[in-house]
This record gives sequence, structure tokens and C-alpha cells, in this order.
Amino acid sequence: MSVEVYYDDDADLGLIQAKKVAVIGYGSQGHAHALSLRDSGVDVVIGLPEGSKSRPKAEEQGLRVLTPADAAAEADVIMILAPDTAQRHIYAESIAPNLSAGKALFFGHGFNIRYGLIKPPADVDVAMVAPKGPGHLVRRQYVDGKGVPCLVAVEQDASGTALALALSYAKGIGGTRAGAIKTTFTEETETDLFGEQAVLCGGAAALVQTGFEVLTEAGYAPEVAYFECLHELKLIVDLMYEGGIARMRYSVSDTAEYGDLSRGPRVIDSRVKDEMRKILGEIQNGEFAREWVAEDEAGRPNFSKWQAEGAAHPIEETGAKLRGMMSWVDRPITETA
Ligand SMILES: NC(=O)C1=CN([C@@H]2O[C@H](COP(=O)(O)OP(=O)(O)OC[C@H]3O[C@@H](n4cnc5c(N)ncnc54)[C@H](OP(=O)(O)O)[C@@H]3O)[C@@H](O)[C@H]2O)C=CC1
Ligand SMILES: CC[C@](O)(C(C)=O)C(=O)O
Ligand SMILES: [Mg+2]
Ligand SMILES: [Mg+2]
Repeated sequence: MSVEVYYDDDADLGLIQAKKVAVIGYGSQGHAHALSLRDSGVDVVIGLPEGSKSRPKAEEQGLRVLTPADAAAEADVIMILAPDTAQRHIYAESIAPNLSAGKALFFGHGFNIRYGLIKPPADVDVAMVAPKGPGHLVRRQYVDGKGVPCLVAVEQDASGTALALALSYAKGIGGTRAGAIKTTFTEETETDLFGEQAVLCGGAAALVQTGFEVLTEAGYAPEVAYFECLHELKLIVDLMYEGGIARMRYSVSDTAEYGDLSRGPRVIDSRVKDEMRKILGEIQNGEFAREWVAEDEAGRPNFSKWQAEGAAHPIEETGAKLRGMMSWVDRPITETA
């Protein structure tokens, strides 16, 4: 099945420049969208509760900050970039009362629409601009004249121009420099959750930690294990990013390539693939979403415990010491948030 990919020439920046945009939340994605839209000539207002610790960061950048309700009331386009578990409460309390006909409700991820946690009225546009990368790098790439690819989707097209508006917004944050793929809220939500759980965050972190444990438990120096299993992973993935797995295999030794081809499938074997399928099933049938919402409502007991265990893993102490000797590695992820 072929997809439609849109680039800068396919998007009219004038559409979003003609609107007032409220960005609700000023975290990883919020600061990136707000600052890049502002730099693209868009009228942006930030929505944050009184007392939010993000308020000074946004104000330092010269952005106007209102409460979420006041920002939503002023805006034509309301982009919700607060945590997924907070969005339905923000929507009910601050956005729904200010969502009049003709406005547009935008998302950076489809979780709340896909799982029916937010149900907007039929007379507004509902669309998504979801960057395929961490917000701090969305901003860094925009500033560097590059861009992070985006997924765009339209759930409701009350105006008849929702896709054009979403593409215009994507252009304002640099997304159409790299390519914006048209998809659905369902495809974005399910693939994004799968990617972060099985490959990008969950899979990669567990692979690195387990490799480090195997080497150190066998008596090798933690510093050697850190460089081998974590630091060098970035350099290897850089080659994949630049030229695919083929370029990585071209650059490594033939000894490494033979080990990759003969041993890799033993590490990521059919049991791992079956587990990945199970994880995808839990995303598709809503089990993961129900679990995460319940965990959040219970005060995140497991999340906090696992976060603390991760922070206490010996790889973190070894890494902090070694990164301290490489001044170019531990740079602030952006200058502003
Ligand atoms: N992180 C990423 O790179 C990516 C995220 N996304 C999606 O983007 C959305 C935002 O995620 P992310 O940027 O990680 O979020 P963050 O956790 O970084 O957002 C935190 C921001 O939301 C604010 N906030 C918290 N509660 C409220 C509230 N009740 N009302 C208004 N603002 C509030 C916080 O304020 P305070 O400082 O006061 O706590 C802070 O400014 C999610 O839908 C996520 O799935 C999509 C692609 C990648
Ligand atoms: C990979 C994690 C992510 O989906 C992202 C940065 O794209 C997220 O939700 O943060
Ligand atoms: Mg993602
Ligand atoms: Mg995600």
C-alpha cells in the first residue's frame, strides 16, 4: 500500500500564519512547536495552569502565557501537547467550554482520540501533527535548518480544509522539510506505541542493559562494557540512520558482520518476535491504554518503582563518570527547555 508523503512545496505556510494557535503544555513537544511556529511567523499563545513550573521557561522566550482555558478561548487552532494522561482532564475543564464551531483541535499523538478518551463535537476540525522524534530534537533540527519527519492525520474535517491546515502547521515546525506522511489516528497511535515499547525505548534500553549485565557479571570492566553496549550503539545507529543497515554493515569489519548475521537472529529470536506480537495485540485491543490510564489514576506506583530501578542500574553510574570526560557528549538538549 503506497502512502502520500508531503514536502515543503506541498504545504502553504500562510494557512497557519492566518490563525492564532494555542499550544497547551510547554514540555518536550510543546516548547519545540511553540518556538518553531513563532519563528515561522505564526501567532502563538501558550496555555499553562497558574503555578506551572513551565511558565517561566515560556515567558523567558518572550511567549505570551495564559491559562489553558483563556488560551483555548482566544485561539483558532488548539494543539494539546500536555501528557497523554492529563489531556482528557484539560479537554473537559478548559478546552471543551471554549471549542466553538469552526475551530480546530490538534494533537501530537492520537492516544486520546484512538481510545475514546476525548470526544470532540462534530463542528470542529480534529487533526494530528505527530513528529517522529523527541521534541528537543524537533526544535534542534528546525533551528539547524533541518526537520524531523511527521505523521499527519485528520479525524474530523468540519471545515473541508483540515489536511491543508495540518500540513501548514507541519511546515511551521520543520516537518515537511523531511516529509509528512498522511495516516490515520489509529495507525499513528498503534505504531507509535509499538515502536516506543518494543524497539526504540523498551527494546533498546533492555538490550543495552542486558548486554552490560552479561559482560560485567562475567568479570569485564564496567567502563569497557559501557563503551561497548551503550556509547558505541549511537555510532552504529548513526550509520543506519544515514544509509540503512547496509551502510552499517559496510563500515564494520567482516568479523563483526559475520557475528551480526549469524548471532543477531539468536538474540532476537522467534520468542522475542512472538512477544512483540503480543505487545502489539495489547495496544490494538486497548489493554495497554486501560493499564496506563489506571496506573496514572492510582498515582503511578509501578511507574515510579521502575523509574527508580532504572536510575539505580549500575550502567548509569559508569556512564555518568565516562561522559564527564567527553565534554561534547553531555550537551544541553536545547538551549531553552
Ligand atoms: N516527548 C516527545 O518527544 C513526543 C511526544 N509526543 C506526544 O506529545 C504530547 C506531549 O508529550 P510531551 O511533550 O512528552 O509532554 P511533556 O511531559 O514534556 O509535557 C509536559 C508539559 O505539559 C504541562 N502540563 C502538565 N499538566 C498540564 C495541564 N493540566 N494543563 C496544561 N499543561 C500541563 C507541563 O507543565 P508543568 O511544567 O507545570 O508540569 C509541561 O509544560 C503527548 O501527546 C505525547 O504522546 C509525540 C511525539 C514525541
Ligand atoms: C519514541 C518515543 C516517542 O514516541 C517519540 C519521541 O516519538 C514519545 O512518545 O516520546
Ligand atoms: Mg513517537
Ligand atoms: Mg510516543
